[in-house]
Amino acid sequence: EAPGTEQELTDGFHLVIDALKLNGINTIYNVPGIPITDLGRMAQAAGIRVISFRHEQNAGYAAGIAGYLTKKPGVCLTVSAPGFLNGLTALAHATTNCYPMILVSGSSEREIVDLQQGDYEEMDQLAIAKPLCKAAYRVLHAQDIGIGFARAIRAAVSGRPGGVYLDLPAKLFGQVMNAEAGQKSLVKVIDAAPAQIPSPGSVKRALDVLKSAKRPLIILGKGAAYAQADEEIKSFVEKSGVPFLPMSMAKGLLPDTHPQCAGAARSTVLKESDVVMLIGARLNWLLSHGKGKSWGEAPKKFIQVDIEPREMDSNVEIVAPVVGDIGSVVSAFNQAISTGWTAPPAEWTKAIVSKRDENVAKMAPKLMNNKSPMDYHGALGVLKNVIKDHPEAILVNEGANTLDLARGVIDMYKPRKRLDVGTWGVMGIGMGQAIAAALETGHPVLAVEGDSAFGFSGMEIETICRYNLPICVVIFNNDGIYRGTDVNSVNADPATTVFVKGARYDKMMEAFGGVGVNATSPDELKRAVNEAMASGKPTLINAVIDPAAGSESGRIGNLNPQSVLQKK
Ligand SMILES: Cc1ncc(Cn2c(C)c(CCOP(=O)(O)OP(=O)(O)O)sc2=O)c(N)n1
Ligand SMILES: Nc1ncnc2c1ncn2[C@@H]1O[C@H](COP(=O)(O)OP(=O)(O)O)[C@@H](O)[C@H]1O
Ligand SMILES: [Mg+2]
Repeated sequence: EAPGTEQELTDGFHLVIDALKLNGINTIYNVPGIPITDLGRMAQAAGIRVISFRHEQNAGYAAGIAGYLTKKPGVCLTVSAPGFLNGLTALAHATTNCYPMILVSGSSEREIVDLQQGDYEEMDQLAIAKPLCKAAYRVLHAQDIGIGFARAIRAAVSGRPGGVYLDLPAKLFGQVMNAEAGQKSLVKVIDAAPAQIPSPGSVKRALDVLKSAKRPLIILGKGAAYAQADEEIKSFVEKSGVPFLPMSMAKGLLPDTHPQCAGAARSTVLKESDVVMLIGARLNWLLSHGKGKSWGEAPKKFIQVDIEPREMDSNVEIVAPVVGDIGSVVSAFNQAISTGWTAPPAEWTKAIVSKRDENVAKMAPKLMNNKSPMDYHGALGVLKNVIKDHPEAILVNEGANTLDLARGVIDMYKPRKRLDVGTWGVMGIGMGQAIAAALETGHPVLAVEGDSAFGFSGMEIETICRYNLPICVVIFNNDGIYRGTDVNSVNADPATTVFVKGARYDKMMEAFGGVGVNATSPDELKRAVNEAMASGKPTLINAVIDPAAGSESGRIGNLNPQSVLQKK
């Protein structure tokens, strides 16, 4: 430097903010605290939206679903140790569900952690995070912040998306360096999620197997929804003429009312199909691992389209693996079937349509019953129409009966509009996902929550009111987990699965300035939800459901362990 001229400096705080902005990341989901409170303030001052939650798990679920909706990594920022651990559940969940997310946590200095000298909130966070996420990095020097964020971004969105942990020891933020050198150290990631083109041979092999089928089925998974190749997927399904079954978060890629949709004939098509093409769906527990009674006795051939080669043969033999990104694969499929394709036999497609219509007709009267207190179907009949009238609205859904019954009753019409518990079946995603969905899309959100499920993230209704988000929470209040009728005959304690009888969750919302409504009939529910959709005001509707209406564990009661010994 020429003598007397002050060199311009930058520091870790500013380099982190510059790295995020350089890579188009404009929202941070966080809970403030040492050592990242000032980072949040400075990021907000630099034009990044910094959303502060009441618990890091909800900030993490928000970041994960933000990644799923935008294909850019959602960023969750937490304090050390306990804050990091609270965010870790969401990071593991994002990794399991293939959502691109980065958990950025402050941490203690290496020299103290490695000697276990008992620092404030001391924990070896990097070591703990590694087994639970797709990749994990630590940055010790300010000049490495650019590379650190570039690696985290690329790891989160390339290949099979997932969760990445980025560990920032407190002293990093205060490190200063020459400003020009600092800017040069930043990296704008080029082509973070490169197209993965399938081999022409794998495309041909897959279509030959599909063409040979007498009773073909396409199963669309949330990987297909994530790919944002909506037009390509719709034209492939329609040109092929093959019936399709959407997994819960793939609903709406084609409307559930589409003539080829086999959703309402799920058990028939799983049993009777002879060739199954999986597109961005795993043959895991949600599809009974591709074997057993739900798949029938007849031999089946599986085709699988997935960006992750190791997913093939995970549960059953895949006779036609197609490794690639769904956008590239499906456009290759579309080119190949543009000539010389024969639609599947009419007897198969007709059989599905009649089975579907039969099941829809059976369900219809249940959705009309106006009894009070409501049962699940009476309440869901109202919400089915709300989504039909507001196809832009995003539906968040969790619970047991509240989840399982809503999945089958509420039709979706557009892609990425149903955000639920995902692969694990985790409770607690509700408010975090609702907040991110509202912020990232600007669309209204309808969160349909079991009363137990709501309890995991319920404190965030204050966050919803604070940011004045267009979120309408409908709590299916049946006084408990699965039901509200269990009795403890041994002592004065309530049964383990019941809650306060007649709780009024709507009063909680009023405490924060939101709109609270107690709905005891479908008509009252309909009026309240439509008002919320029209007003866009934060609203919580306590929908009173008959405590006897539910069944244990909803649709997955069979997963409960049994013993030959009688329950004492
Ligand atoms: C984190 C976590 N804890 C506990 C569970 C177990 N669980 C729990 C506690 C559920 C709540 C069901 O009660 P609900 O009130 O949300 O819904 P319904 O009463 O309508 O069935 S569903 C379910 O699988 C879980 N899946 N995830
Ligand atoms: N862009 C993409 N292209 C191809 N496969 C993808 C893409 N994104 C995610 N995937 C894959 O999609 C699959 C999603 O499966 P899963 O989460 O089981 O869906 P669902 O629960 O809806 O059946 C994962 O195996 C993942 O590797
Ligand atoms: Mg309940």
